Amino acid sequence: MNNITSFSLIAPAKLNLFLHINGRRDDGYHELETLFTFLNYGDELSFELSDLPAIIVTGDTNGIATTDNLIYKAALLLQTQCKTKQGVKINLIKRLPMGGGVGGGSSDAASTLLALNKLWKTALSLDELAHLGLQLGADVPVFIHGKSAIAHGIGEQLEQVMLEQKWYCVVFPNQHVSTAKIFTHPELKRDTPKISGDWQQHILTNDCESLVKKLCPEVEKTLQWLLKYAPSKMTGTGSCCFVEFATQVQAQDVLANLPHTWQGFIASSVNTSPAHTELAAIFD
Ligand SMILES: C[C@](O)(CO)[C@H](O)COP(=O)(O)OP(=O)(O)OC[C@H]1O[C@@H](n2ccc(N)nc2=O)[C@H](O)[C@@H]1O
Ligand SMILES: Nc1ncnc2c1ncn2[C@@H]1O[C@H](COP(=O)(O)OP(=O)(O)OP(=O)(O)O)[C@@H](O)[C@H]1O
Repeated sequence: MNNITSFSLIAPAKLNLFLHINGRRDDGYHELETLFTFLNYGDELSFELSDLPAIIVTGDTNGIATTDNLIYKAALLLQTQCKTKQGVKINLIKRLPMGGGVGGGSSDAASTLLALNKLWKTALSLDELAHLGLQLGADVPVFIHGKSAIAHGIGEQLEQVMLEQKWYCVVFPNQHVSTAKIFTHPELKRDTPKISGDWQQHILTNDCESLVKKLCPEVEKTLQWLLKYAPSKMTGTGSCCFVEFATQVQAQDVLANLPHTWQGFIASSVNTSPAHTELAAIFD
């Protein structure tokens, strides 16, 4: 039995390498097919066990009220579900742009659930944690399972895939896109047929891209600028855009030339979420 009472854990970024919208359900959520990969870059969360029941979140909370923070919500959900009497102090170092389509909030929530399940010894399975996490966001389950995957349903039905490792330059055009605004917009493309057969034989796009480009010209400019280097794509509902390379040097070259009005980072993709790799190194 471990007696670890404090540790740090990454909350990695995800990219949607494609995102097809197949329809809209009666509850407003959309049926999707999307390919998730994880990046070895993200927020950093540190956890300190407390014998008092309070959940305290500090650090780069960027004006989000504690009770609205997905980190706090995730901790409270697990504490309530498992009736644990212990609490925790959580500090956040935020690196992922908010409303950027790289899943920062969902990843923070998932890393919190994974970490506290160890710290509080609540011993839920990954399926149980993913089920809990789905209440916090459609993207939380993929971060809990931590394997690159094609997601179906609203993003929670996961089919694991093995992808070649690539390098990415991800650009945030300093625009925050509201996921809810895109998904409720009348002009969103919602009629892409489901993929039949081998997904690699299909044209793979992001169905949110044309609407986001129209609503947010800076995203269009970013995609155009990146095209000088490689085919460019948007992740999730934006606003981050990315280009893919075989080598770090190529990705670094794009970052070095990035206009000062935008922000960016480079990272390599991984088939297993770095949160899982780090957690295994601490607890196994
Ligand atoms: C677009 C993606 O980023 C792709 O990875 C995700 O599906 C969004 O996941 P998320 O941010 O965790 O989404 P949630 O917090 O659950 O939902 C935000 C809003 O997006 C809409 N939403 C989300 C997922 C989905 N499959 N259909 C939707 O219509 C819902 O109207 C909801 O109000
Ligand atoms: N810890 C958190 N980190 C980021 N956002 C949070 C957090 N807690 C709550 N939020 C809220 O969630 C919203 C979405 O944040 P997030 O950074 O996950 O967007 P995103 O990258 O576009 O997500 P996705 O790709 O899953 O749609 C933010 O605008 C913010 O109001």
